[in-house]
Amino acid sequence: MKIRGFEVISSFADKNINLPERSTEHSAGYDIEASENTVLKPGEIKLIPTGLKAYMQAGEVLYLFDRSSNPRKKGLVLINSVGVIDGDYYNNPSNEGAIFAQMKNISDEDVLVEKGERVVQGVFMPFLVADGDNAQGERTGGFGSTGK
Ligand SMILES: O=c1ccn([C@H]2C[C@H](O)[C@@H](COP(=O)(O)OP(=O)(O)OP(=O)(O)O)O2)c(=O)[nH]1
Ligand SMILES: [Mg+2]
Repeated sequence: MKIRGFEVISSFADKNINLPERSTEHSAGYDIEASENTVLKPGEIKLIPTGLKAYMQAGEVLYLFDRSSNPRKKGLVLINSVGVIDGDYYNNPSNEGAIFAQMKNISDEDVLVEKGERVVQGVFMPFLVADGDNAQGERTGGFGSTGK
């Protein structure tokens, strides 16, 4: 039975994508790798593909957090602070639920992110809804897809 987890996006099926793992017994975060080489110029913001999608239960969310080593070791930050991966993003009709890490190069040199390099960590969590909430509708994509 599937409860929550990661799968490889179909367009990356033959690209040797590693499913995320926690690096120690009590780590909260699943380390997520870049799925292709990406170069960021100084100051540049890019969506780094992971080749992954994530499924989860209703009432759950996957948060993408930066790795604490990124700013000083790589000159990179997760520029949207925390990525919110909604449960209904999975298998959405526009991009299958492809997860991206939105990174900014804060150094004054080009930064190469290599395929297989761990860029962010994903933490599954439950979330709460407010009284009177009757949200409906289905997600069709990400990155501004709701038009709001
Ligand atoms: O770092 C991120 C943040 C978001 N997403 C995907 C998954 C998420 O479910 C979707 C929408 O994210 P969010 O709601 O944060 O963005 P938005 O600008 O509000 O876009 P939308 O109108 O599509 O909700 O984009 C990522 O892949 N990486
Ligand atoms: Mg949104």
